[in-house]
Amino acid sequence: MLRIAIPNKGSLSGPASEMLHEAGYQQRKESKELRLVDPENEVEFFYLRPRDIAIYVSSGRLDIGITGRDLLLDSGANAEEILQLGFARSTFRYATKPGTATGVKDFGGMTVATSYEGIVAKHLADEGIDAAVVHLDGAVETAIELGVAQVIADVVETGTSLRNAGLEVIGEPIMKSEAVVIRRTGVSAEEAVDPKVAQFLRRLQGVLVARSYVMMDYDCRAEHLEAAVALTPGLESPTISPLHNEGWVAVRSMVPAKESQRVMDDLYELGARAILTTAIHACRL
Ligand SMILES: Nc1ncnc2c1ncn2[C@@H]1O[C@H](COP(=O)(O)OP(=O)(O)OP(=O)(O)O)[C@@H](O)[C@H]1O
Ligand SMILES: O=P(O)(O)OC[C@H]1O[C@H](OP(=O)(O)OP(=O)(O)O)[C@H](O)[C@@H]1O
Ligand SMILES: [Mg+2]
Repeated sequence: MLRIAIPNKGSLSGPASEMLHEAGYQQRKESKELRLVDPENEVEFFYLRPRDIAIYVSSGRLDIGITGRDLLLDSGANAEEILQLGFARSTFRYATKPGTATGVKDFGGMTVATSYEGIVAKHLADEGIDAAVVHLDGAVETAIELGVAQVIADVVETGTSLRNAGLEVIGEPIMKSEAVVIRRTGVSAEEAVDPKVAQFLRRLQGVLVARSYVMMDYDCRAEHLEAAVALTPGLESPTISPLHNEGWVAVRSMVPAKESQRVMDDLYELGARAILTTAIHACRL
């Protein structure tokens, strides 16, 4: 049975369970449940603190886990990303009160407050900056106002929390993060191709594709087919079927969801008609 670590709380928890549910796995009904066996799919889920997941996975007790790239790096655990999941996207950045510093180089002698000491200590060392780091559990934006630090380093998504605290970002993002599937580093060649893990990843990839593509169907005149297919090349190649009306064909192709309205406009301009899009619920590429 595959043993998988899943975030039990925070920004990663809901979207991770939703994605697993879409991939056909059972998920817990109550937020207090810490373990769930899904016998049909031969997996056991362990609901753990997001920050601890890389540590469990690196220990080898659990096969794989879902966590944030920033949490993985911060932990320093011997685990690596094997799939990017596209949710909980964020950047990790320094911020100060306006006028405190023009760049990271000015942080020497200052104190940086963060929940991600591992990432920050390494980044400051790499930049050759001698600054103190103080660990806080959360709500780090308030640390400057309350005099605990002159600089913070924290997760930034929309920037609202920084704005509300009257802070401005300094320098380039230290890193970009998103939810990822992780596995212990240094697995044997046999473990690396574990079919149970491969099947799990394929299912999640299926969800990612189903979320980002739509199925598009349309009719077009045979003489416009090449131009139409150039607009909708699909993943492999579109399906073309003859229509009862001579000189017309029906085309079926997968199209990136974000582009679907523009593609429909372009197809219409080309003379295509009966252009339909439908959602994809699941897929295996
Ligand atoms: N506002 C946000 N937008 C996107 N991702 C976020 C946001 N806040 C945290 N994350 C991501 O969530 C992960 C941290 O999860 P964690 O549960 O430790 O903290 P949290 O989501 O802030 O929850 P809490 O602070 O309530 O414990 C990291 O990968 C981080 O990048
Ligand atoms: O740029 P934004 O869209 O404002 O998002 C970033 C904020 O979200 C997270 O905070 P959370 O609400 O999890 O509280 P925490 O600081 O206690 O972790 C993170 O720590 C930032 O504070
Ligand atoms: Mg938080």
